[in-house]
Amino acid sequence: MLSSTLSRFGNTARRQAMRAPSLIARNLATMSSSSTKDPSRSSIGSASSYLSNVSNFKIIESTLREGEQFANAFFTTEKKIEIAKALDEFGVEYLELTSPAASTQSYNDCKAIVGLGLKAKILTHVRCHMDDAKLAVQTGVDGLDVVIGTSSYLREFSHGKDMQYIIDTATEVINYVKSEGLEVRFSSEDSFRSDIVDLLNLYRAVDKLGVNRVGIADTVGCASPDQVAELVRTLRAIVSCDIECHFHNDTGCAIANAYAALQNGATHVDTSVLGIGERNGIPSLGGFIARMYAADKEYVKSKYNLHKLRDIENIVADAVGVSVPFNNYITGYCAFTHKAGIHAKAILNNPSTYEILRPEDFGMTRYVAIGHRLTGWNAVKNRVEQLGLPLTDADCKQITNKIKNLADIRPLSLDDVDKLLRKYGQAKEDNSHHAILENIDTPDQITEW
Ligand SMILES: CC(=O)SCCNC(=O)CCNC(=O)[C@H](O)C(C)(C)COP(=O)(O)OP(=O)(O)OC[C@H]1O[C@@H](n2cnc3c(N)ncnc32)[C@H](O)[C@@H]1OP(=O)(O)O
Ligand SMILES: O=C(O)CCC(=O)C(=O)O
Ligand SMILES: [Zn+2]
Repeated sequence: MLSSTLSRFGNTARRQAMRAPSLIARNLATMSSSSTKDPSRSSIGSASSYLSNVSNFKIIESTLREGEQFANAFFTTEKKIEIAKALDEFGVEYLELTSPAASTQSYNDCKAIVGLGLKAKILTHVRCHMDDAKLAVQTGVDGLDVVIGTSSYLREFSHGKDMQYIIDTATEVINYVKSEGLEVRFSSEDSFRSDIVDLLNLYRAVDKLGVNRVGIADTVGCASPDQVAELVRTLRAIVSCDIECHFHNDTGCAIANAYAALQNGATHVDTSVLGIGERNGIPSLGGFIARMYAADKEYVKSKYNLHKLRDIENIVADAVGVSVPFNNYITGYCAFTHKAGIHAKAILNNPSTYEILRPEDFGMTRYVAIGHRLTGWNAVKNRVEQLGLPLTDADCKQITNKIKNLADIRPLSLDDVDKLLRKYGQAKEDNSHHAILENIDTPDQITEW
């Protein structure tokens, strides 16, 4: 299908794009001969491919642009500055800000954030229009992320312009931004519902103008990782500039799509804290970091101050009036809680058995829950050891059975489990420990001790 599409585009493009799969084939050969000595790494797909940038990417953090499009978002200037500083400390390479054309305050906020002198480059996101571009340049930002819709939906129902108009205006805007010495990215909104020939023609034209990046945007969240892989691989063969990607999460693929894009030659990924954005948002910074850590832990640890993640999420959650989700990547309250007995035993022997992320690397701690009916004697024994009680394995097994019976009524708090263990330990001194277990029928009895 790609081949027939590209034949409409031209011979050079077809030859370039068709070269990409052979590069992948070559890498498959490399992969199969590479060793997978590190047991913490996945045994498939861990070798780097020729096109892959999973160990060489940049984050364009868009909480202060896409995130401001989240239904609940209202950021004061002070809050924007706090978020910008926190993200800068975390180490993101770029901050993307709302267009200064949006409102007077948006314009002033751009200038205020530029004035902070952060390490991260400051971008603002503008329509493909000279008025917006001129206003943006006045704010002193490092670069402009220029966008215009290319799908027939947006050409007909949003801006109403045809492809020739888009190319002409893009040329004017890009030449202007470059003449001001700023970085410029050109992106096609709704790329995955755009005509592939139109799209590639447009990207090739703006690449020739010398843009720093072209952008692919899955504006409605319709793309799957294989579609992303195909488009990015094709684009990689057509343009020489960097490739940024922006994925919405309407159908749950945003992070996987970002990963597929990097594997196939994209260089920059858009994120927002907690994934906030238009509708249900884009890849969350934390989720994207989790994915990339699993792919190349040392690279991610060397670039980003991972211990800052939780603070940043709390700042943003608080600012937009939401809670950090219980199952949030890395910082969700149960992200490092192990419950089932089988898991608990193995985790206590070696955390890598059931953890791909090391909680310590993110300033988080592991927790093994024991006061429930799925517990096992190894987990209980571990707690006994933590409390320094001189109990045997047989004791631990008996207590575990009691905990299970009680937890069939309701789960026990750790406090109650500890009370039970201590009381049993004391009773062992005068050999009355069996009676302790026999005399308890409900968790409430322990709570009342
Ligand atoms: C997919 C995305 O998230 S893209 C980024 C979205 N970001 C924003 O919209 C930023 C916040 N937006 C705003 O503050 C306002 O929409 C503004 C200031 C940009 C424009 O406001 P208004 O002039 O009142 O226009 P309105 O919002 O009703 O419509 C959008 C206008 O931009 C035009 N337009 C839409 N997309 C583009 C584009 N990418 N490039 C150029 N023009 C565009 C539309 O045709 C329409 O023009 P019209 O006034 O001739 O009808
Ligand atoms: O500028 C871009 O690449 C993305 C714009 C956007 O937010 C989107 O298309 O969803
Ligand atoms: Zn978006």
